[in-house]
Amino acid sequence: MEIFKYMETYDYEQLVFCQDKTSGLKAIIAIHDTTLGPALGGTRMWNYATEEEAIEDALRLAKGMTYKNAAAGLNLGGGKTVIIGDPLKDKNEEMFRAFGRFIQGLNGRYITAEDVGTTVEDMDLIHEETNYVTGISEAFGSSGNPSPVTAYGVYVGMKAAAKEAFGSDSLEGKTVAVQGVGNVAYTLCEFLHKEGAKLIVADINQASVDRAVNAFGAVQVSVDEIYSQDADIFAPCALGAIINDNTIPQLKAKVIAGSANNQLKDTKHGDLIHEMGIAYAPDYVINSGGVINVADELYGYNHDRAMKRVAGIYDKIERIFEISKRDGIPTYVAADRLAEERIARVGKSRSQFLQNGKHIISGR
Ligand SMILES: NC(=O)c1ccc[n+]([C@@H]2O[C@H](COP(=O)([O-])OP(=O)(O)OC[C@H]3O[C@@H](n4cnc5c(N)ncnc54)[C@H](O)[C@@H]3O)[C@@H](O)[C@H]2O)c1
Ligand SMILES: CC(C)C[C@H](N)C(=O)O
Repeated sequence: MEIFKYMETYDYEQLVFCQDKTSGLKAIIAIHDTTLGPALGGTRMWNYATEEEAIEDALRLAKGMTYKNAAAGLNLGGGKTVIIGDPLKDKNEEMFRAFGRFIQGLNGRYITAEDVGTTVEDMDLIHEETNYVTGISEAFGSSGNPSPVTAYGVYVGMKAAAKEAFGSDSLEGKTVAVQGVGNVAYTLCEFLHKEGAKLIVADINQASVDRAVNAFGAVQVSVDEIYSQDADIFAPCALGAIINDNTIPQLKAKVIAGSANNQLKDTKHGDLIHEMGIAYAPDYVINSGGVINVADELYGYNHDRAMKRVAGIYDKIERIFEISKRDGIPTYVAADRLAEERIARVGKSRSQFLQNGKHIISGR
């Protein structure tokens, strides 16, 4: 991968490599765009096969956060971190504290939170070294674990997508195939079960599957079989790039609505599912509940205020379907337009000079 060429193509600002021998920390912080404000995005810990794969993931996820934060109406830019390692084996206190010091070194350009493989406890360790972290323990006045709030956002967004596809937003009696039943998807299943939906689940971790089977009477299928299920809705809630050349021909669901980031392997896959008439709720819009919730901490966390905003994901998904139909474009393009237009508008208004902090000539 030619890193600078890639960064230039998608206009990334910064890529930071963090190494700490004592703790084994190998982290990559990607900052995509800070037009709207500091880059906020979670930290993913994953056992990447190669360094290149890790860099690519950090970059793709950071860009996704720029669009997610912009479309959510937040005054935040986009960034993301990946830590290379097995979250079940390789974590230690020093690792997250060392990482916290690297974040502190960025002086507020990047603010972190949870993502796949990291927890509130990890964020608390980062918080020992820096204030530029959200989703820490509620005892600190923080919003805590973002996953249940993300799940609520996905649930209301799924209802809006169901309304588009089936004419009603009721999920009672609908069959939902859920890929990955981790932190977000477990709570999502809880909402769906309560409304009377039937659940089919798959996960590489058998304990996660068992939990959903026992709690919600979900039916287990293998990870390869999840795409081809006779389901009304496919909910990708694991990792990215799962809507691709191999999986699209298997899909029977009329709706795709799930929490995973970067669901489309490529934009052509978004075009393809649009042509097939599948109602796709763009990933970074439907899964923005978590970031909306943690971002509220920047104003002094208020749960009711945050949840009201998260409930607005329903209207946003409806609006995206409206734009998609009006302009004859796939929903992922409609979402990108919303985000890009906001970044352009706010960026332009910011071009009016305003003196902040020290006067420009005060250092003389
Ligand atoms: N946690 C949040 O608040 C939040 C917010 C926005 C987006 N997301 C995104 O939602 C997704 C899930 O996040 P999470 O926090 O629930 O993570 P998680 O690690 O708790 O859950 C992911 C689950 O997917 C499973 N999995 C991994 N590969 C799989 C595969 N090939 N097939 C089936 N299952 C597989 C894992 O075993 C795990 O149970 C991620 O893409 C994440 O980036 C999370
Ligand atoms: C809670 C957020 C800051 C990060 C979350 N993992 C996301 O992708 O949106």
